[in-house]
Amino acid sequence: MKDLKYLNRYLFKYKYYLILGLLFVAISNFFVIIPGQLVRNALNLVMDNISLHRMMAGMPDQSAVFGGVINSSVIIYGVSILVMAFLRGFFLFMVRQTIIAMSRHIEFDLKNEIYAHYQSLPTTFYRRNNTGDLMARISEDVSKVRMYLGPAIMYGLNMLVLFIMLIPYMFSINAKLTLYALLPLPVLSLSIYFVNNIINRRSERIQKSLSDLSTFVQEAFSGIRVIKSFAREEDSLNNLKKQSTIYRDRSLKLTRVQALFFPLILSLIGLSTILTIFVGGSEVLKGQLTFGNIAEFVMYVQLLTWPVTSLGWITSIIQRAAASQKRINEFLFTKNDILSEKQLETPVTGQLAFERVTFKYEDSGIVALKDISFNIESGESVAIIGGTGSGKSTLANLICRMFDVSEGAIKIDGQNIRDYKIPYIRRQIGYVPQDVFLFSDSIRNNIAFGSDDVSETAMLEASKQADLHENIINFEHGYDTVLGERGITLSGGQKQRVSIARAIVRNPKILILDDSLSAVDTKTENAILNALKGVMENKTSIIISHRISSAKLADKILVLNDGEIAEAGTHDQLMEKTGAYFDLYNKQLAGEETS
Ligand SMILES: Nc1ncnc2c1ncn2[C@@H]1O[C@H](COP(=O)(O)OP(=O)(O)OP(=O)(O)O)[C@@H](O)[C@H]1O
Repeated sequence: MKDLKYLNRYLFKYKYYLILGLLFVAISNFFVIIPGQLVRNALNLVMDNISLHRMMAGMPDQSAVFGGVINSSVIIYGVSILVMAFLRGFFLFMVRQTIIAMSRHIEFDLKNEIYAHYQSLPTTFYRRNNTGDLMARISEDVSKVRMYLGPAIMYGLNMLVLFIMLIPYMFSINAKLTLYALLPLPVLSLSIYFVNNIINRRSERIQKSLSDLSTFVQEAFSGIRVIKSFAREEDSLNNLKKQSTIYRDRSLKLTRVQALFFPLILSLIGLSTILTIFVGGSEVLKGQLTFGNIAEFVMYVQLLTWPVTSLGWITSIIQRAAASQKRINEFLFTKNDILSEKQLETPVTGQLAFERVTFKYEDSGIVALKDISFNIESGESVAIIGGTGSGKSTLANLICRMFDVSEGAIKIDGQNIRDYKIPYIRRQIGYVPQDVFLFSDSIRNNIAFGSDDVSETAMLEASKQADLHENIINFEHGYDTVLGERGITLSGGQKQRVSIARAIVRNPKILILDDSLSAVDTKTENAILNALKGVMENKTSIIISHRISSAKLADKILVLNDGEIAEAGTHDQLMEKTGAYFDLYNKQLAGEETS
């Protein structure tokens, strides 16, 4: 339960909604208690008049006198009850407008808070937790918490206020009758709690099989071409039947418990009513109560039934909300360990230095970079060549501060990158990652993504520099072409070039191309690199690649091998050395000639 304390700050923020809600709850309950008294009075009046009427039997004015009195009084009582019902309805509306509205505001704030926190967390967090889990906490868990903030608080307050207003009053009329009338209610509450817990458990299992079922169907449709080409339709149908059978059986089990729900409530309410009439009747005979009191009590028992029923329901909502908030808190309390103490925002030229940098992935224990040192002057271009797993992408990620070095330091313009404000330093870098990610949006917006204000000219210029423009103007909708699920799919090479254009449009001081031309042939690669030459002129550029062809144009080449710098120098120097670079060059050249 202590996990829910986290939400108190929000309850405090929206305290006026809560206070007003409480006031409306009290007023609405007032209008529901008073009609009970009106019914008692009306009934007592009628009963008294009937007795008098009988006593006056045989007198001439008997009917005229009593008929008129009873009619007009009953009409007044009837109209008053109707007006109160209307007022109660209005205040119930106001209760929802305050408390349920408050829960929606908090839900909105909480979702934003979680999303903002997610975004602040380092990439290691995303590796440790799967996307489904992240999504579940921001959607399902927040919804369960909202059930506590809205309906549970609303019904809880209602129950509390009604109890405070009604039960002492009932006792003041007749303690014995009150005790008997209330006797079955705790049983009702407990039974609802248990039945509700069973319902929740079963509903969750149904949810799980429903999500299995939809994942299965979704996958089958995505892989429909494979299913058809392997003629596995029947097998796929059988699998669906298996999943559907589980879903059906679970649903039937739930229906069985749900069917128990209302008979249980109705029989316990019935029991309360019978007890009230029975005990109330004997009290009337003793002269302790009037008939009106019995009617009044029957009404009060009915009034108390729903709040008492809701007690069991509220308890299980609160338990589920606490479990959800615990899961949310786990993520909210996850600290970001990539921070900047000095928060520097001093202008940089892009001069970059690695000083004895070692990096170990804590999860796997793999030491991806070992004691690496090199220096890149601003405006210089450096190619980093190396086989798979040699640590190239790790190096790029360290420059972007996706991780922090384990030992040594990375400096930009002589200042440790840890000292710069993180968003500031990332804005100085144009990073083209190895796995291109494009959003389901227009090509224009995908290119302009990394920058706040991108003019059309700048966007077009970047697209031309990435050798993309010619491709795009041939599309029917040009730069407005939408990509992604409901849009078109670009080829691997086109995607990489959109990603390059996105990085250069922000005119960064440091440009990092992480194997960004692997999906284009060597000819296109050369064309793009030549086009990029102008862009790279006044920028520090790092071109990471498997291919020598990408490296030739660079001012300097670093050959990485198993996390260490095996060789460093210009193309000519490295060729003269006849070492690893020379071997790689000859191997790739031979490969190109044979292909
Ligand atoms: N997030 C990670 N967690 C643990 N180990 C990792 C992680 N990312 C990379 N590694 C390991 O670090 C080493 C260097 O990986 P890196 O991705 O930097 O190589 P690379 O040179 O870019 O390879 P490639 O050219 O195939 O992309 C590899 O052994 C890899 O398995």
